[in-house]
Amino acid sequence: MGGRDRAWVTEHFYALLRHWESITVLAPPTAPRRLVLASLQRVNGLSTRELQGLCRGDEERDWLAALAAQRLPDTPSVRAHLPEWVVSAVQEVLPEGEWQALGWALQKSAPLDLRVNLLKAERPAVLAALTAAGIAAEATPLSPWGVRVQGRPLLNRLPLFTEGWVEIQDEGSQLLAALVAPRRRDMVVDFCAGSGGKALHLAALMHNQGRLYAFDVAARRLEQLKPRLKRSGVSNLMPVVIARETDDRVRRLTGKIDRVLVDAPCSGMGTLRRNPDLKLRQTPEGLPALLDKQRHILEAAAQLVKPGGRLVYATCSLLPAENQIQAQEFSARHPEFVPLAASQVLAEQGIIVPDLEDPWLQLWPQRHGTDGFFAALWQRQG
Ligand SMILES: C[S@@+](CC[C@H](N)C(=O)[O-])C[C@H]1O[C@@H](n2cnc3c(N)ncnc32)[C@H](O)[C@@H]1O
Repeated sequence: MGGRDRAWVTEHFYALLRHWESITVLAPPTAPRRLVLASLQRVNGLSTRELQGLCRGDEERDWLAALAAQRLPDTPSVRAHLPEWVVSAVQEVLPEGEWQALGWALQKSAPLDLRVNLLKAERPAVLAALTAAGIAAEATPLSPWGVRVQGRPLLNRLPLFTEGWVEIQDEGSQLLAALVAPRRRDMVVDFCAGSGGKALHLAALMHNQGRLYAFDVAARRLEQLKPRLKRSGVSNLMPVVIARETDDRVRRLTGKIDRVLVDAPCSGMGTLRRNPDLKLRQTPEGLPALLDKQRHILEAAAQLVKPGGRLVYATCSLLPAENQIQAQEFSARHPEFVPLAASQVLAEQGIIVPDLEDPWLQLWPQRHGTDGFFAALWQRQG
């Protein structure tokens, strides 16, 4: 297949995943041909006549013809295009009925957001360079470092990108570094740095001074950080592969760190706009093991924070078990960590996020137009 055909298949396959809860009412998951036919008819609006040629045999043709008239059950899961267990979980934290707007917002594809790398450029210069390249873009409404690009232009050959003026990063994710708010000479740990999206941002906010350790158990992910590091001009960041959260390389820093970010491994339910397959990969049965892992990582990371220092726990999940409950349980175990109000920390930097419920930062696609994110922050007392 050529690029255009591949793009067509990807788009339609994603559409099927996004509407999985309704399409699997019409065709069983064990019948992939029928799933695709049902999706092309119900989601993409192809007529029965257009699809007849794709049918194999009379039985399939008859089934498809009958499908057009079949009504879907009016369940929350079908209405929101979310698994039943996810709808139940978000209902615990959303006002009456908002789960449906959430489901619809998660159906849309995410906008293409860039973060301006302040080590190399300012936002007006980036906007001007994009305009000069014929690409429509505007400043993001919440993040002071964000640029929202219209459409899906190929950016990775533009000097703007190769010279490290920008990184691709969702606006919501950009706000997490503002919660960490590292100062120039701080010692900072990004405990779950992955390929470094947030670590690069922290380094820029530190003006390349102080020291930033980027930990992760996945060497492959930290490896992906290297070309980004090179482009960005960041020189205060040290990637460190750790074997586990209690690794000696972690323990050596006990009580020495000013700012610790835990961008925890999570269900990723806030990123369904980009990864609709997560609806199928994540199950309620898999959740307890994930919660355990988050708890252990948070405990180990908290040990590093020095008195007066700050701890930030973040996920890209929407499930209260991974978010509010995890944070409340940590506060109960650790009275020496005092919760800080995210809205206040953001306001001090001129960032106003509407509809926050203190003390958390909870970003919702239907309210904020970002991926779903959660963050809690604490200051360690002496
Ligand atoms: C949500 S991702 C981090 C994304 C990254 N911060 C970014 O902005 O691109 C979570 C990361 O946690 C890492 N991880 C999983 N278990 C870990 C552990 N025990 N200690 C440290 N990192 C861990 C995973 O490898 C993964 O890269």
